[in-house]
Amino acid sequence: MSYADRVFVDMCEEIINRGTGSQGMEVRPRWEDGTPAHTIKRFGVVNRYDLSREFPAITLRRTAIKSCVNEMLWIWQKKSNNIRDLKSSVWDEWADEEGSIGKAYGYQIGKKYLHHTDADGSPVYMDQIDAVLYDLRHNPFSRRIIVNMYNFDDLHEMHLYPCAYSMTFNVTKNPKSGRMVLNAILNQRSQDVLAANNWNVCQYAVLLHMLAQVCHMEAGELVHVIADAHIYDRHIPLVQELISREQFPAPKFWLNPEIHDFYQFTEEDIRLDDYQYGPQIKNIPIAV
Ligand SMILES: Nc1nc(=O)c2c([nH]1)NC[C@@H]1CN(c3ccc(C(=O)N[C@@H](CCC(=O)O)C(=O)O)cc3)CN21
Ligand SMILES: O=c1ccn([C@H]2C[C@H](O)[C@@H](COP(=O)(O)O)O2)c(=O)[nH]1
Repeated sequence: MSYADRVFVDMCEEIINRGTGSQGMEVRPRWEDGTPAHTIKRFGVVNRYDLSREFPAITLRRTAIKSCVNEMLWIWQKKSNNIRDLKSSVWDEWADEEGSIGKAYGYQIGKKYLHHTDADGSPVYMDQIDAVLYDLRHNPFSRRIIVNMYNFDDLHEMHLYPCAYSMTFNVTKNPKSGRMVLNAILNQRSQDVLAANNWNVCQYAVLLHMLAQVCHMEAGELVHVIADAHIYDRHIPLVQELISREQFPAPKFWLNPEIHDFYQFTEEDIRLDDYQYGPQIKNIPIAV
């Protein structure tokens, strides 16, 4: 059975059985009909996935792997904040007439900063992902390999504050093979468990696999730290039915081994083989 299913079911049971509700409190998100979208939540959920063992896709229902990888590459590789560069329509509600979601996600990844000064004294400017690639190759045992999209200076110009907002990369050495292992912590301040938990987990698992491959490392652990892990009121019956379903073994993960440049990956370079899953829940309502 897929390990990710077990983690997902345990987390949902924990939220439903031991979580606290927002009823009676002022909340920001709304359902399409204007009613407040209340939640039940657990604070401080930590889930660990060992990518060297299996790919963390749930099998209870299908995670739209190509769409979620396309969104991840939109942020991390295209560094775009415009939905015209995105294939799915998941961000449509948060975009303006020009298609922009404001200074969020991709905009922050693409912003350059002074990374270091060359031997001849000239300044080297890089954006956050190029700095990760540089540090993983030049100084893999650094404890300073971090990407952070939660930029306070620009928050007021983001249409939605970043939810999955930082990645901390950390390299260990595999004592058996002697190879370098790339691990990461994904920090998330807010998680819509039904709509986006496995969507986010699969995105960042793929990102870790891609970075490991182009830096000649093995993919290790992805640790997902979620501050506010919530289930929206209208999702509760859907989640209850979902977690009662049959579980299947995890799919096999394939990443095109020919790609050695992070900027060359597309969603066609990843595949989940033998992915067995339960029926899709159609038209999950999304709180805006
Ligand atoms: N309330 C809320 N939940 C979210 O998950 C969320 C937001 N808002 N705002 C911004 C983004 C948009 N995200 C989304 C929005 C919709 C889906 C969604 O509808 N997923 C479908 C599959 C979509 C597809 O096949 O492309 C699903 O069945 O999970 C996923 C992520 C994640 N984020
Ligand atoms: O990648 C994402 C993006 C968004 N979400 C969810 C988490 C919340 O339900 C909403 C954002 O509302 P806030 O009031 O700003 O927390 O979007 C997600 O789970 N994953």
